[in-house]
Amino acid sequence: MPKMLLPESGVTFIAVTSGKGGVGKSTITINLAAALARLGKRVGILDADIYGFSIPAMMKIDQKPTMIDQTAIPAESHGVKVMSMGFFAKDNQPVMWRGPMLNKWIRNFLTNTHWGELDYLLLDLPPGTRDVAIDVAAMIPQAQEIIVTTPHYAASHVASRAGVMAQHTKHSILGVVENMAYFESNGEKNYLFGQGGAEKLAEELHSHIIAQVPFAQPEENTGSSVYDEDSVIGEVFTHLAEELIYQ
Ligand SMILES: Nc1ncnc2c1ncn2[C@@H]1O[C@H](COP(=O)(O)OP(=O)(O)OP(=O)(O)O)[C@@H](O)[C@H]1O
Repeated sequence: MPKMLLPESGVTFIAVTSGKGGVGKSTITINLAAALARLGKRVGILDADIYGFSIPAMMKIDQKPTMIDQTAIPAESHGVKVMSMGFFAKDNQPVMWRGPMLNKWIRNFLTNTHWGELDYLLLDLPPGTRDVAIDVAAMIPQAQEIIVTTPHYAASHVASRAGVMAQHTKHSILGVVENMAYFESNGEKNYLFGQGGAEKLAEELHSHIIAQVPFAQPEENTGSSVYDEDSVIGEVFTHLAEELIYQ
């Protein structure tokens, strides 16, 4: 078993998942990771969205992990160590492998990466309840899950399947993050995707909403999806990180 999975490693595993693609799962993962790092925690991200890896591009990571023998030294951005299939796929080619091969890669990422001492490892899972999610559930039963949805009823309805899956695999659910909750303009909140879907989802899962993230453009034109610490979204994630640390 990878050493970091032993209880004495002290690593808290948080799997970020969603029912549907495109609801902001990766955005939530990287901004929560950056906020935890700003608060002094040692944080890693395992981009386990093997089919749709996007973390390196979203964090503007250009360098690849350094390999020393069979061990990878993860890339680093915003104080967060990152491993992703994106570093190893040629020319952004889609990853076509299935089943046992994927399992092997995830295990490799956990075992053969020099993560150093970590307080948190965030896992960006593929949307839905496919094989990777099942593998991760089996491999890391102590992982807690954050379920990301938009307020739209259809998104939260699909997300409930991911949530039920978490319950089924005995992963505990930390809570629901409602992304793209509203768009604020001139002090007025506009609910572009409606309201209530995330509450309904939280209720169904006997959980609660742990953050509501509005629509916002990243501050500068850097192409990075990590929001500034003092932006509205940056503050939402600082609060969430504090809650997770001091809960
Ligand atoms: N709160 C937000 N405000 C503005 N744009 C957002 C917000 N959240 C996410 N986005 C944008 O929406 C798009 C989808 O987000 P993201 O890639 O995080 O979703 P995802 O659920 O991880 O998608 P996938 O399943 O394809 O990996 C991205 O372009 C991202 O920058």
